[in-house]
Amino acid sequence: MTVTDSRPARARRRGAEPAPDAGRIVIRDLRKTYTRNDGTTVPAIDGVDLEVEAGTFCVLLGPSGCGKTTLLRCLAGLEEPASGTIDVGGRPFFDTGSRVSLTPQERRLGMVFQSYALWPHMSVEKNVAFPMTTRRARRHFSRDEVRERVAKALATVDIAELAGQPISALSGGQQQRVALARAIAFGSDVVLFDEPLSNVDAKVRVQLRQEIHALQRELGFTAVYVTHDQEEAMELADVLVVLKKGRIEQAGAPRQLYRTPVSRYVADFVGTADVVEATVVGVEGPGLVAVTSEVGDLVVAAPGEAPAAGSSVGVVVRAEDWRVVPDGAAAAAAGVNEVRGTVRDSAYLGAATQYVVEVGGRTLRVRPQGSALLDEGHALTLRVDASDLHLVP
Ligand SMILES: Nc1ncnc2c1ncn2[C@@H]1O[C@H](COP(=O)(O)OP(=O)(O)OP(=O)(O)O)[C@@H](O)[C@H]1O
Repeated sequence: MTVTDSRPARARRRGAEPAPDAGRIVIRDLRKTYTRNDGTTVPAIDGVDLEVEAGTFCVLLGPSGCGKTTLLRCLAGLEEPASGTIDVGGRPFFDTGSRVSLTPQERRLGMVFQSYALWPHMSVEKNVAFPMTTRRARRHFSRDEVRERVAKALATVDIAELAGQPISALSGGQQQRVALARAIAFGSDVVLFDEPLSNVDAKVRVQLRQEIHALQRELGFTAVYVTHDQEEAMELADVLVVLKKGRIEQAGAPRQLYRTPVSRYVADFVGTADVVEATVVGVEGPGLVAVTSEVGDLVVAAPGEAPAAGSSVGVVVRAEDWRVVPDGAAAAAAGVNEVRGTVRDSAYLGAATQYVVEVGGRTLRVRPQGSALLDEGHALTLRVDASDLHLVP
């Protein structure tokens, strides 16, 4: 995949370098309410503040109905927010204060949506060329340039041989490649993706998402990508934004959300975690607190201010952080952060086996790396490091 300068010829002739923050997105206090048929209102976006640096891959993640698509559509100009501001690369796209609201065409964003939004009876080539042939765009792109850009974009996404085919003759995966080619041919600084891979089969999905990632890295556009698939989100995101009921619950690097979720909601949504109910006993040492919990006494890392003794907390523990203590090494009395349990179920996941272990009347998911297979009914001791445990309110 080699793509050189994707800016319109006019910009290149001017010798203008793309502004370093051309794809920077700033959203302030954005709100959007829908009114249902029965007159009730839904605050689909309820005060969102978000800054996405240029060239970043930003993923919006959350369960159905949390507002991901609405946020993306507001960015695209397909929905009119009730209030707030959207600014991209220093250009105001939307501002209730100064009554700015650019049309989708004026925003010049690339869009790759779930329903491919391609013209079914037009050829692949014509579909990819389409955004460059509108009345407004014709001022920027000569006919030769459009031809050159279409050919280059089709080659980039490996479907050059399909250029003359009608869309209706293509598979779902191929159609999504056309949508991708159309978005990059235009040379947008920002490309929006709305669950682009949910209609393609699992194998093609994995391959296409790797290609989207590589393409984004190579071309350097800012990507805003909506999904409810957490694996997809973790793989793609530089910045992961978890939404809940129209608000941002937490935003940050995937590792930050995985290791230090701010709530049970985020812990649940990012990775496989159990949240164990506990009560704080007191400070155990620098950055450590002792708790009594459903599964026994634990010492937990608490890098910030320690919660007060007696307060109820949740202890987040990841399936892969448990280690099985070899039988001979398990002392009669359990050591620090050791719990006794019984294997109730197992599932072979390929790279690891995940067990369901009953401990103190509840179950925990345990995915020890590279350990021997454990039979159902097997009694065992599990250990976890305090630094791998995390408290949530
Ligand atoms: N046109 C509409 N009219 C009324 N309510 C709507 C409309 N579009 C969305 N909503 C409501 O707004 C909320 C947010 O919807 P949105 O489609 O943004 O969620 P989402 O996170 O993208 O969900 P999904 O993953 O299912 O697509 C939901 O409660 C939804 O029912």
